[in-house]
Amino acid sequence: MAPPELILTPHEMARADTATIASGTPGLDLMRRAGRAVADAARRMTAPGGRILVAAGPGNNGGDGFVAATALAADGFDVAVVPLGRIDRMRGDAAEAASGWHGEVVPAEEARFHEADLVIDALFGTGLARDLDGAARSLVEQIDAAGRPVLAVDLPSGLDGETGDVRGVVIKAVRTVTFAARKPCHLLMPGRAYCGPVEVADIGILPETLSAVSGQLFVNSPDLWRAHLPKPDLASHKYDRGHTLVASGGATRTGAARLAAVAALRIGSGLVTIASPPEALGVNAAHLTAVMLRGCDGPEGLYHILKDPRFNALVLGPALGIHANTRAMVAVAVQAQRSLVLDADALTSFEDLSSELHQAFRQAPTVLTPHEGEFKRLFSGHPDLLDPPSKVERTRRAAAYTGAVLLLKGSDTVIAAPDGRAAINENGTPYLGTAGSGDTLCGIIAGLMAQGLPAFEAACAGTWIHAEAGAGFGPGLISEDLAGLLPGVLRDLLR
Ligand SMILES: NC(=O)C1=CN([C@@H]2O[C@H](COP(=O)(O)OP(=O)(O)OC[C@H]3O[C@@H](n4cnc5c(N)ncnc54)[C@H](OP(=O)(O)O)[C@@H]3O)[C@@H](O)[C@H]2O)[C@@H](O)CC1
Ligand SMILES: Nc1ncnc2c1ncn2[C@@H]1O[C@H](COP(=O)(O)OP(=O)(O)O)[C@@H](O)[C@H]1O
Ligand SMILES: [K+]
Repeated sequence: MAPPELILTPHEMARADTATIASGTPGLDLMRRAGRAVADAARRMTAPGGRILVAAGPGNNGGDGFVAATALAADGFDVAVVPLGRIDRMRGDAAEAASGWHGEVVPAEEARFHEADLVIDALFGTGLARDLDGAARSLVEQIDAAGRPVLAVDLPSGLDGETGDVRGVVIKAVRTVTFAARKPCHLLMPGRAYCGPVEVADIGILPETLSAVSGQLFVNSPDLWRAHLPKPDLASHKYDRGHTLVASGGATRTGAARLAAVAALRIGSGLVTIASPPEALGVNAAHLTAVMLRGCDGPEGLYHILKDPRFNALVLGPALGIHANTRAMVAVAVQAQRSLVLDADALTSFEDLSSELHQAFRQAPTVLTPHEGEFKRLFSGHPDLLDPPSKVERTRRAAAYTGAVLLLKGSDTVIAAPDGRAAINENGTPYLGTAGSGDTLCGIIAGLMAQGLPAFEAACAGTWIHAEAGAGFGPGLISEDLAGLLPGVLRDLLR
């Protein structure tokens, strides 16, 4: 099994770089490998002899560009370098790389990017320190306006490597070659949308060096959690596979709970029961077959049901209503120390009361699944949780604050555990943005926890499986389809 793919921040990457140099690999060697990897990609993107313009910045990203330019010119391409600033002011390895370039140099104001077959963007990489303005901004705008294919070196210039935010302006690339590991900006929005496919080139930084500097941020893929996936053995029976309880809303708000319940059953929870308010029993009963049904009158009803220890995982929130009763049900669930997924109304009911959630979930595995709007409402009084520009950092802080696994939904869902582990999901599809999709996600995660997955692994696996199901279906997806798509995804995973 492959190890989980690490994502390194620019700061961590710089430490890996320094450690590699300290253990005997000259920085210039790293730069040469980086530049050659860029040249290899450029060669695949350009017809022989094609015109390639390399926009080279003042730092090491520019140095990579000079190495690539030199390699491509030697291969017979028609290459020119467009420097940002004076080449004779470059320093260190970048200056060394630039000194190897004896070809055409074109000042920015004379560069005809629209005539290029390929533009290589080697302006700024992980060292971008502030918003682009002045000559840097003009050059980025000039390249973008030309509309020619751009190959980005490390990352599209103008992206903040850590947050994926745009620092003033950014170049839109059709492909990106990065080095040693992907950076957060390659997966987080909006950055991801500017990168095109991202290729990771091995430039000789050892995996153990990457692990040593890693802040435990991963790409969410099966490599991260496949080993935890349950597989029933010959002797197992349904109670070995857990019993998930899903709380339903009132008579006109029951669909969300059923979406979650059916998903929990499909993902493998041995039994699933809907806890329904008395007035909604009829409508729930009319729609349920394999999912069981119990009357449950608010917090007291929940307390009585949870006296049965076999209910080992619980979903609270979808369509439950935003009020004190919902908060009381959360309190009952926390007290009962069951695996818990809280979404939607169970989160919004704590608007302005989030200090009640401080360390509230330390005792039992809990996953909170807000989208950005719910996250902002939930933590409105906590600038320390809301202000960090990095989605990864915000999610991590909220996880540490609540003691729960935090799953911050979106096209770039981030999952973080209170211990700092975090993952970014990338296999989703915009078609998942459909009513009830989040309810289904809750059911999948609870169903995995019912089968014994730890909260972080359940949240990561649930997110990936939910996204894989949606992406495999594509246009026309509605939430009712998702549960039925789970067996196919599971079959592939368990093969
Ligand atoms: N890590 C590795 O393992 C390896 C990394 N490699 C490569 O190194 C790259 C990182 O290089 P880097 O650190 O020199 O930073 P880089 O992105 O070139 O930018 C710094 C320059 O830009 C300037 N500058 C910054 N912001 C600006 C602004 N808004 N507007 C204008 N100027 C601005 C800044 O100037 P200053 O802030 O000092 O005034 C400085 O001159 C990395 O992305 C990868 O491509 C490979 O060679 C192989 C191994
Ligand atoms: N553009 C997108 N790309 C990938 N996933 C998406 C996108 N938009 C929404 N999703 C996913 O769809 C789900 C929507 O959940 P949510 O907003 O809670 O929906 P609902 O409240 O209708 O159930 C989340 O898992 C989210 O990550
Ligand atoms: K770049």
